This record gives sequence, C-alpha cells and structure tokens, in this order.
Amino acid sequence: MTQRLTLRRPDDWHLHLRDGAMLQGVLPESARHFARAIIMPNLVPPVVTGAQAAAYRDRIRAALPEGMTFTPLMTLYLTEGTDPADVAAAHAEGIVTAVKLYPAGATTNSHSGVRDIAKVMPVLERMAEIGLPLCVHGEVTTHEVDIFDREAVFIDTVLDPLRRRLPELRVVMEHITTEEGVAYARAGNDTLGATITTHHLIINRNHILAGGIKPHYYCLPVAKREKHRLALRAAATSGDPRFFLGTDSAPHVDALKEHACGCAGCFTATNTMQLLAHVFEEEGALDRLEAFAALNGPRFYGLPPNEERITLTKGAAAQWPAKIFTEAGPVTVFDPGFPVHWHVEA
Ligand SMILES: NC(=O)N[C@@H](CC(=O)O)C(=O)O
Ligand SMILES: [Zn+2]
Ligand SMILES: [Zn+2]
Repeated sequence: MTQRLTLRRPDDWHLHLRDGAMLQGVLPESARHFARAIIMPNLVPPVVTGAQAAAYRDRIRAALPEGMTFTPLMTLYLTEGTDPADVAAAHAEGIVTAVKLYPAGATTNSHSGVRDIAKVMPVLERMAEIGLPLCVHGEVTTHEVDIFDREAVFIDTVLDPLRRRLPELRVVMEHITTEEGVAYARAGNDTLGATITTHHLIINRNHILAGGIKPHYYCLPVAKREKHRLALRAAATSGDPRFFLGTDSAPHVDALKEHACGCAGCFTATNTMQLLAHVFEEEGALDRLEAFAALNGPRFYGLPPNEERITLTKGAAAQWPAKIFTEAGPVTVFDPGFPVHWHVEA
C-alpha cells in the first residue's frame, strides 16, 4: 500500500543561504519544497541595516531559477550599534520580518554580535512596541561554561531576565537542542516560540563523536545527549503551536567542514521534508507534520499559511544527491545514516 500525505506547502523559519556562488547553488534546494524562509543575516560583513537587507533580498530574488517561487523573509543582524529608527523603518517598509540576536562569538560569523544586552535595550524596546520578533541564538559564549551546557545557562542568565524585563517582546528561541529549551518554551505565553531543526531530531552527540569524528554532523548548538533528542521529538510532534520548523540548513563547502578547525552547520535543505516524514511516522504523528512545518510558524509570525500543497509518498528507498556541487565548491547533504522511504512528489 502506498502511503500518501498531502499538506500545505511548508516554510523554513531559520535558513542560511549565504551569498554569491553559494547562494546560487543552494537556493533551489530550499525553493523546491519551501514557500518562504526566514533568512539569516550572518554574512561577511553581516546584514545590519534595512538598506543592506533590501539589497540582500534582491540578490536572493535574482538568484531564484526561472519557474520557482520562493519568498525570502529578511532579518537584521543586531549589533551594539544598531539604530532603533532604522529597524523600525525597515519593519514599516516591509523589508524585515525579524531581528537576529547572536551573542558575540557564539557561532559562524558572530564577531559583530552582542556582548552586553543592556546596550541593545533601546532597539529591543522599540521592537516590542512595534511587534517585531527577535530571533535568538541561545548560547552563552563564556569559555568557563561547557559547550553542552551553553543553551541551558543562556536561558537562565540571559533569556529569562530579558523576557521578564520586556514581556511584550516577541521572541523565537532558535534551534533549541535541550529538554531545558523545550520546557522553557512550553512554559511561555504566546509571545514565545521555538524552532527545531531537522538534524536535532535525528542525531545525538554520539553520532558526532563515537566511532570516528563526523564533521558533517557538527553544528551549533552542538547535538546533545539522547534524552534531549527525545524531548525535541516529543515537542516537534506534539502539535503545540509554539514549536515550528527552522531547518538551520547551513551550507559550508566540504573543504571547510573536513578541516582541522571545521565549520559548524548541517546542510538539510535538500532532504528535510523526506526526513521529517520519516521522523513523524516513527513517532506516530504524521497527522501533526503539517502543524510543525506549515501552520505553527506562520501563526507565530502573523502571516497566512501557504495555499499551495505538497504531497509526500512512501515507496522505494529515497535518493537524493550526496553533495550539491555549487560554484563555491561541493556541499555535503545531511546523511541520516538510515534508509528513508518518503518522497516529495514533483
Ligand atoms: N548552525 C550552525 O552550526 N551554523 C550556522 C550558524 C548558526 O545558526 O548558529 C552557520 O551560519 O553556519
Ligand atoms: Zn544559530
Ligand atoms: Zn542558523
């Protein structure tokens, strides 16, 4: 019996597209299945002003192949020099959908990020007033804090105090990886949302480290213990509207992943929907995949869900390319390490 599942076309609420040749190479991988995506601003140099976001949006539109439809929802990279008036103007003009907070030094290209939250309070206060969401990379960067504890410590020492000080601010906890992250999101009101990636539903830290180091499984926040993966699976498949898909698909060329100091990021744009169907089927929750991938995100962002539909079918073992060959170099597609039988109909 072939199983078929039709859902609203999904969106990706956390995506890295990069720029130039890499953008050109990876954009079709997202646009094939996803209607819209929140585009991360951590370019070199970062997307800091409304004018830079509009120019980057235009480069993404120009890179889209003929016949594909895809709407980039732009973000601004919050710095200690960000001007509240520029943010408000970019929001009023419909250029930006969110602002991104990177603690300085937390992840790829985050040197211009925020060291002291007090310095960005005027921007955050303005965002709370106008209802512009803040997307947060939730890890402390203190060297004394173990890398596996950085998300939980961030929630207690930065996120919770910020939300108490500014309860009206809409916040998305990006790419949560821990049961503490799940619990904090669940306890929040409707100003709080959380994205969950594809790969954190599939791998735990053993997949990265046991039996040889697997650079293509290394991302930030780093995958945690199995109990955390199980908590993420329960949250994603629960139907709870606070949890939605943000793939965090983050392409780096193989030469920089398979390296003595390898870059963080898993590339899942190509096979996320097939992998999610597999995961949701394993959890007996195929009927909740649409909520996670196509309904909860638009609801949080106050946007209508997509009217188009996609159909997933289960059959022979799925095939996708092992690598995407961009003009910037090859990018390895996330390999779950088990056969997947779900396909997205063309
Ligand atoms: N997730 C990652 O491992 N990497 C992202 C940055 C990020 O989302 O933190 C990247 O830009 O490469
Ligand atoms: Zn991040
Ligand atoms: Zn990211």
